[in-house]
Amino acid sequence: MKIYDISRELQNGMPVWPGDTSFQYEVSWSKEESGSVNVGRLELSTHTGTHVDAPFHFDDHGKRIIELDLNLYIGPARVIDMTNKESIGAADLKEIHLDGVERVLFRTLAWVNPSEFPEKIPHLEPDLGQYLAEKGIRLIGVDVPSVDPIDSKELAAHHSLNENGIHILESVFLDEVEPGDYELIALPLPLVAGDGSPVRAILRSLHQ
Ligand SMILES: N[C@@H](CC(=O)c1ccccc1NC=O)C(=O)O
Ligand SMILES: [Zn+2]
Ligand SMILES: [Zn+2]
Repeated sequence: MKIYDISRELQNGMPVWPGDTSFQYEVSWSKEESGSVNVGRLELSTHTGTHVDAPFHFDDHGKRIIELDLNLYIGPARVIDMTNKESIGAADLKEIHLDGVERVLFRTLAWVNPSEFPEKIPHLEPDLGQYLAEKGIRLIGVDVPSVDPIDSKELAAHHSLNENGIHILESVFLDEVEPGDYELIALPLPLVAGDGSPVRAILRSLHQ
C-alpha cells in the first residue's frame, strides 16, 4: 500500500519556533575514535518539526506525553482542503462531512517555504473545540507549526481543543497529499515528562 511520509525532515539548520532550541545532530563518538561505531547526539526542542503537543505544554496540570492514549495517533483520518483561509472556525466546516471521522488533518498549504519558519499562519478559532468534539473528532492535525497565531500568548485554540478532549498534531507536511481518507500513524516517543514529542507521521492509502 502507498505510504505518504507527512513528516518534516529533521536536520541541522531546519526552521524552529522563534527563540527555541535549534536542532542539532552530531556524531559525538566517531568510528575513528571508538574503533567500531559512529554514535550521534541530538539537541532539540520537543516542538521540532512534525510533533504532537501534550496538554502539559499549555496547562501545568495537563497530561504528559507518556500518558497520552496511543489509539489517538493510529487510525482513519480525513485530510480536508483548508487553503486560502486567514483562520478556520466552525463556520468554515459547515459544508464538510465529518460524521464518523475521529481524526482530521487541515491542509492549508500556508507554509510555502519549508526551509524558513512561517511568519504568519492560519489559526484555529476557539469555537472549533466544541464543534469538532460534537462531531466525534479526537485528533486534529495542521500543516503549520501551531493551531494558534504565532504571537499568541493565551493559546485560545490549544485550550479550546484540550477542554473538549481533542489532541493536537502540528507541522505535518501535506503538500503532496490529496484531500481524502487515509490511515494515519504518528506515534510520540515514550517521553515520561514530555510536553511535546516529535513523531514520524505517515498516511497510508486505504485501498490498493
Ligand atoms: N504553541 C507552539 C509552540 C510554542 O508556543 C513555543 C514553542 C517553543 C518555544 C516557545 C513557544 N512559545 C512561546 O511563547 C506549539 O504548540 O508548538
Ligand atoms: Zn507544539
Ligand atoms: Zn501547539
